[in-house]
Amino acid sequence: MGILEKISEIEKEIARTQKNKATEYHLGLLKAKLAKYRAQLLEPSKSSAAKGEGFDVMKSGDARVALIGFPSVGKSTFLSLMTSTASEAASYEFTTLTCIPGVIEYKGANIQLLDLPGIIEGAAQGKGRGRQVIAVARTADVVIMMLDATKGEVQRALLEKELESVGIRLNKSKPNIYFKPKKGGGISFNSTVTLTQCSEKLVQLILHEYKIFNAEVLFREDCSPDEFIDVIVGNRVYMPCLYVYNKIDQISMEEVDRLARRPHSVVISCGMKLNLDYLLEKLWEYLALTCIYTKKRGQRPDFTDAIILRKGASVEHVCHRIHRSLASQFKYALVWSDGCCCRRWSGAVDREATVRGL
Ligand SMILES: Nc1nc2c(ncn2[C@@H]2O[C@H](COP(=O)(O)OP(=O)(O)OP(=O)(O)O)[C@@H](O)[C@H]2O)c(=O)[nH]1
Ligand SMILES: [K+]
Ligand SMILES: [Mg+2]
Repeated sequence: MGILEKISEIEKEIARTQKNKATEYHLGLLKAKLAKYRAQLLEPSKSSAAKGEGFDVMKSGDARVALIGFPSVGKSTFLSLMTSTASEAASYEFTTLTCIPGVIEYKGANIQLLDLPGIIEGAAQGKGRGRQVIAVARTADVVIMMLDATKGEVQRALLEKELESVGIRLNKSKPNIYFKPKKGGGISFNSTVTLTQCSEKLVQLILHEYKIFNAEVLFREDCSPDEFIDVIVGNRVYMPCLYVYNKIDQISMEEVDRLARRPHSVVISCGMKLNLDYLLEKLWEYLALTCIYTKKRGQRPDFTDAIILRKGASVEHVCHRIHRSLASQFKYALVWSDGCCCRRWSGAVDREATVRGL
C-alpha cells in the first residue's frame, strides 16, 4: 500500500470512529500514525517534482505576506491594486504560474506581497503547483487566504485542510508543552493544569508510536492529543491568517454581513475597490510590527521615518538596525510609548538595562 492510501485509510477510520472515552486511545494512536505518514510524504527526497522555477523570490522589506487561494478568486487583481507591480489577471483558471512579488507601502513600512498560483484540493500532495505554493506560504509572516465570496465556505474548509496537513497552523499559538527527549530514565510526565483531553497513558502511547521511550513531558496548558503530536513532530509553523472574501459585489448584503462577522475575516471587492483600506488596517494588525522613531534631545521625532521591527524587539535590535557597532557602546535609552506593545517595549529596555548593569 502506498503512503497516500495508508493516509486515506487512517482518515477514514478516524472519521468512522465515534469519539468517546472508550475510543480515545485508539483515536490518539491513529492521529499519531497519520502525522507520521504525512511527514514521510513531505520528505524532500521522496518528491520527484523538481523545485519549480520562479518560486524562490528574495525576502525583502519589513515583512512578507503570501496570497493563497483557489484559482480565479482575484489574487492577481488584488496585487495589482495594492502595489505598483502588475500581475496578469484573467477570467480563466491558473493565469498565474509563478510567484510574483509586489510591495505595499504602509505607515512607513515596506510589506512584501506575494501573488501565487491558485491551489486546489490535493495541493499538499503535489497537485498543480501546490507544493511550491505551500513552501512559499511557510516563509510568510502572515497568510492572506483569498476566497471567492460566492463559494467562500467550501474553499476555506478545503484550504485549511491542505495547510493543516503540511503542518501549518493558522491563528493558533504554539502549544505550551515542555518536551525533551532523553537518553534514559523512562518517561516523566507532569502537568501544571488539569488535563481534560490528554492523560499520562495516552501521552505514553503516542510517544511509543514515535519510538520515544525516554523523555520529559510537562503540560502547561490543557492541550489536545493533536497539539501534543505537533510538539513531538516539531516542524510546525504557527501563522496568523486573514480570511479575505473577495467579490462581495456578487452576493447579497445579508451574506456580506454574515461573512464579515466570522473570526479573522475581511470582506472586499477588488472589482469595486470596496473595503480595501480596512483590509490594510487589519493586515497591519496581524503583522504586529512595531514602529520606532528616534529623536534628538529637545526635538520632535520625525514621524515619517520609522525603524520597523517585529513584536517583542529589544533595544538591542534597534541598535543593530541603526548601526552594527552601536550596541557594544550603548549606555541607555529613553522610551516613550502610547500603546500596549510599546509598554512591552519599555519592558525590554529595563531588561536590557539590567543586562548591561545600568
Ligand atoms: N465580480 C468581481 N470579479 C472580480 C473581482 N476581483 C477579481 N475579479 C475577476 O476575477 C477573475 C480572476 O481574477 P484573477 O486576479 O486573475 O484571479 P487569480 O486568483 O489571480 O487567478 P489565478 O492566477 O488563475 O489563480 C478576473 O476576471 C477578475 O477580473 C471582484 O471583486 N468582483
Ligand atoms: K485567473
Ligand atoms: Mg493570478
